[in-house]
Amino acid sequence: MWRRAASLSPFISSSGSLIRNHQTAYNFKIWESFTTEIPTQVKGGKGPFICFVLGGPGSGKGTQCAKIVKNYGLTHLSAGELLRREIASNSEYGTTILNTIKEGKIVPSEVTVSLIQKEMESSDSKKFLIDGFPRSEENRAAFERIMGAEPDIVLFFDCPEEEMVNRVLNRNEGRVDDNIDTVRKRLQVFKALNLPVINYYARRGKLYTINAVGTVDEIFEQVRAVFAALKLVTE
Ligand SMILES: Nc1ncnc2c1ncn2[C@@H]1O[C@H](COP(=O)(O)OP(=O)(O)OP(=O)(O)O)[C@@H](O)[C@H]1O
Ligand SMILES: O=c1ccn([C@@H]2O[C@H](COP(=O)(O)O)[C@@H](O)[C@H]2O)c(=O)[nH]1
Ligand SMILES: [Mg+2]
Repeated sequence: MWRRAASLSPFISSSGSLIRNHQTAYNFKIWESFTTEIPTQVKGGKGPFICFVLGGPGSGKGTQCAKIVKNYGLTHLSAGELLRREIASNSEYGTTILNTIKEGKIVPSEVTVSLIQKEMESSDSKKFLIDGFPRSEENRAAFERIMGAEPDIVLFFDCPEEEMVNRVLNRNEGRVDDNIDTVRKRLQVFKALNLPVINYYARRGKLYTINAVGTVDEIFEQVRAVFAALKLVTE
C-alpha cells in the first residue's frame, strides 16, 4: 500500500506548480490554492494511488511515463493505447473509436472509463499512472462517478504548440492521427476541453506543471523532483 512519508518539500510551490517562474505555454492560470494538505488517498485511504498524466499531443507524456514506470514501478495505463487496442481487436466500438481518433475528437467517456476500469480492476497494482486521460470535464466526472476515485496528483507536461507539432510529425509510429490536419484538430480539442481539466486540478492543489521543453532526461529530472518531494513510498 502507498503512503506519503512526509509533507511537501519547500521547493515545490504550494499551488502544486513545480516551476514557479516558468511561463506556461498556454499562459493558463496556476491557481494559488496554498494547500499543503496531503490528499486523502495518499494519507492512508484504501484506494490505489492514482497519477493522471496530461499534456497536449506530442508533449512527451508516453516518453516520460516509460521512465516513471522504470524508476518508480507504477502501472502505466495509456487511454490512447487502450483505445487503439480496442480498434485492433475489432471490438464493437472499433470503427467508432477509429473515426473519432482520426478526427482528433474524444471518444465517449463510458467507453474509455470502462477500458481503464477493466485494467485497474484486473491488476494487483496499487499505483497507477493514467496517461492522456481525462481529456474533458465530462471524462473527469465520468471517471469519478464510475470509479468512485480521484487522482492523488496530476502531472501536466506543458509544451509550446510548435514543438508538439514537430514531435508528432516526426514520431513515425504509423499512428492514423499523426498528420498535420489531425494534429491541428487535436490541439483545438486540447485547448477547449483539456485545459479546463488541468485548471480544475490546479485549483484543487493537485497539479504539478513540468516544463516539457528540453531533453528527455532534463524533463525527467523535474518529474523525479515531484516524486522525491512527495516521498511516495511503498509499504
Ligand atoms: N523531450 C523531448 N525532446 C524531443 N522529442 C521528444 C521528447 N520527448 C518525447 N519526444 C518524442 O516526441 C514524440 C512524441 O512523444 P510522446 O509519444 O511521448 O508524446 P505524447 O504526449 O504521449 O503524445 P500523444 O498525446 O500524441 O500520445 C515521440 O517521437 C518522442 O520520441
Ligand atoms: O481518454 C482519451 C484518450 C484518447 N482519446 C483519443 O485517442 C487519441 C490519441 O490519444 P493519445 O493519448 O494521444 O494517444 C486522442 O486524440 C483521442 O482521439 C480519447 O478520445 N480519450
Ligand atoms: Mg502518448
